[in-house]
Amino acid sequence: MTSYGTLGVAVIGTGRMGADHVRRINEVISGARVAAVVDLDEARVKTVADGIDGCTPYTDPAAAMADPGVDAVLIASPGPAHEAALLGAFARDLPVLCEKPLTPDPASALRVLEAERALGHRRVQVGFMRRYDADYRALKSLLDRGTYGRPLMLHNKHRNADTPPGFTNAMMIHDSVVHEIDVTRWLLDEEITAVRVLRPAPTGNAPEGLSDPQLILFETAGGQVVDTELFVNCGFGYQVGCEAVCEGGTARIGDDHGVFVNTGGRWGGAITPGFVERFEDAYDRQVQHWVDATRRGEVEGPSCWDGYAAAAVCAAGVRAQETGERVAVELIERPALYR
Ligand SMILES: NC(=O)c1ccc[n+]([C@@H]2O[C@H](COP(=O)([O-])OP(=O)(O)OC[C@H]3O[C@@H](n4cnc5c(N)ncnc54)[C@H](O)[C@@H]3O)[C@@H](O)[C@H]2O)c1
Ligand SMILES: O[C@H]1[C@H](O)[C@@H](O)[C@H](O)[C@@H](O)[C@H]1O
Repeated sequence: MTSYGTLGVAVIGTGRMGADHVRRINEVISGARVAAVVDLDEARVKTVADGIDGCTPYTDPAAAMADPGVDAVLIASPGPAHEAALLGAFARDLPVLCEKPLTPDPASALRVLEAERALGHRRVQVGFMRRYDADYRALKSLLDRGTYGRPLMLHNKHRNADTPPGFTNAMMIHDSVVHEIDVTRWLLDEEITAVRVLRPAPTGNAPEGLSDPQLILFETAGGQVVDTELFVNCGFGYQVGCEAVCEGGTARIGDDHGVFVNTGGRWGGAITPGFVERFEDAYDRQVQHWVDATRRGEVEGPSCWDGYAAAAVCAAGVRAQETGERVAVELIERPALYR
């Protein structure tokens, strides 16, 4: 594989995440520059490109990937557009950082995985950014070292202040729980084998039709049980946490950061408003890690296998939501490229 000097990146999709990644590449991390930006919204993409030296705006991802200044692609369009962008990048053998989800369903994720296998080498890092968060890394290192013995259970919480318009029950799995699916597989180094979903009476703050909160249960191949409280209209801020219960003790991350005060007979601190603030360092480290590995001609981090496995668990999760039953996860055998 090629190694690179300053990496020329095409950012596909310049909405909330894409525009933030453009800023990150230009102002925060080193070793890369934004050579092209792409969005179906012509006015938006021109505004984003304006003021960035040597950055060309495009409305067609294929045209951007053919730009001679482009060495690598960061995909931040909505999930359903990822497959076409990934296959376009593979056609030019370009390295990719793809925002989660790899694709929204197992069939399309498998097509992407097979297309990468046909190249004979990994090209994709999937944007499961919690693997780059300092707290999650500390917890992972405790579990890997066996500091508290064998992990038996994880208790996750995932709370958002509110949901954007059009957020559905299925998106609660695909968009939100997908992060717990990835951290569960990563922290425990086990595949998830079955999913159940319990739906308590919803909060009055949820939009009509949204079953919020939900309690999601995973079983793993190693016999562990993992629960996730997902509450996406909690109203008070952004909270993500995980407690690992092991044979010899427990370890918990995700109690809010920042200044914690005791005053006037009360104690407390601020609650993080959203994922951009909570995971800012993780997004920075994720993109820096991708740029550094790519410049060395390597591909690391969450793979197409991780993206496919997450999509398979999401599909089981949506089915479990609909039926109220325990749904087994179906996976193909793990190909050698991803072992
Ligand atoms: N890792 C995280 O914590 C995190 C957080 C939020 C979103 N995301 C992911 O990032 C991606 C983008 O989410 P967002 O919140 O920025 O969405 P967004 O709606 O704010 O932005 C998406 C942009 O993509 C453009 N677009 C749509 N189809 C396109 C196509 N075919 N080619 C090029 N551009 C296209 C839209 O015009 C829009 O400007 C999604 O995959 C989402 O799941 C990840
Ligand atoms: O797309 C967002 C994003 O992935 C956040 O990290 C998550 O907390 C939200 O629930 C989800 O809607």
